Amino acid sequence: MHTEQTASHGHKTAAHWRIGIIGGSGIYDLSVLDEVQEIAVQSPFGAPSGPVTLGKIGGVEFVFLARHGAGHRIPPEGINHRANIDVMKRCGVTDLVAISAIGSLREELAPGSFVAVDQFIDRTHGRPQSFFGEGLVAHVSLADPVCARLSGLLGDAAQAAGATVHRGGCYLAMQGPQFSTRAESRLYRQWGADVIGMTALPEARLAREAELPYALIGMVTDYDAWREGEHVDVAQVIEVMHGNAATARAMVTALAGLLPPERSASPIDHALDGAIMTAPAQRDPVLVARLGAVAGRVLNER
Ligand SMILES: CSC[C@H]1O[C@H](OP(=O)(O)O)[C@H](O)[C@@H]1O
Ligand SMILES: Nc1ncnc2[nH]cnc12
Repeated sequence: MHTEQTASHGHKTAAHWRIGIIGGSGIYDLSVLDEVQEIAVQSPFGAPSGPVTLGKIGGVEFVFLARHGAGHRIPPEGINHRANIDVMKRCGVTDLVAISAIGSLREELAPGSFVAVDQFIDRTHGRPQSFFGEGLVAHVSLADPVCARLSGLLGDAAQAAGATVHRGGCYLAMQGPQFSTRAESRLYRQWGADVIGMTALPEARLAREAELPYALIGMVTDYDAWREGEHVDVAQVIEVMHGNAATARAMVTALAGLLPPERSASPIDHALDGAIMTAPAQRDPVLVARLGAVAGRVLNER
């Protein structure tokens, strides 16, 4: 079923989970969902990557979106992360799981293994980084960009699905779409990055602004370019990706079973408390209206 919907708010009220899943390369649907409904949700930030799929696993509600669109039509620099995150909020998502293909910058992070990423270095450019801007200025903390609770559960779920899971790791977000030069790849290792990809930023930044606890599980597909005589090869990436896709879906099923029956509040649910600098009288009403789903909790309070 495919319907048009202009969903409204997305403020968290009840103590139940509604898990958003952003699927990356190789994860274009979530066949493990029951009671599936596909809806096109409009966003004031433009077109999201595609319609979202609503569904359930064992009573837990999920909202799925393919980051690169159906058939992988959107390149990393073309993804409208603001619209994607805004749409997740409009669908009432409480917590956001991102799944990505990643290159490894460490010998011990072998292709086929999963990494529960907990830090980021940003080398992207020209991508809208914030929902806020002139007329409504806000600064949220990004010191710990990943929700430890959600990441821990996701790591447990990946392990239950049979994956080799590495807990913690720094993701270098490169611009792409070309893969790194050897010099870049070796530099990123010196910087302390563990894995590399092209999409998790600004996604993680925007999730924080939208008060969505965010966790990223990366599926290692290759060793990037730092090893002498080796380079990234899309054919290899696709082959490993296909091997990982079933495990990723099983991870989502396992996650549904591991979530505590009641969702207790997360500090990230209040990430915008005290973050807005612009005096109420100076706020741009157009921007305030656009931010209804993302920041309505703090913008509408008296
Ligand atoms: C297919 S390799 C490059 C491509 O895969 C990753 O995408 P995603 O994070 O959405 O899984 C990487 O960031 C690149 O966009
Ligand atoms: N080596 C790599 N660099 C950037 N993105 C990737 N996605 C998968 N492998 C990658």
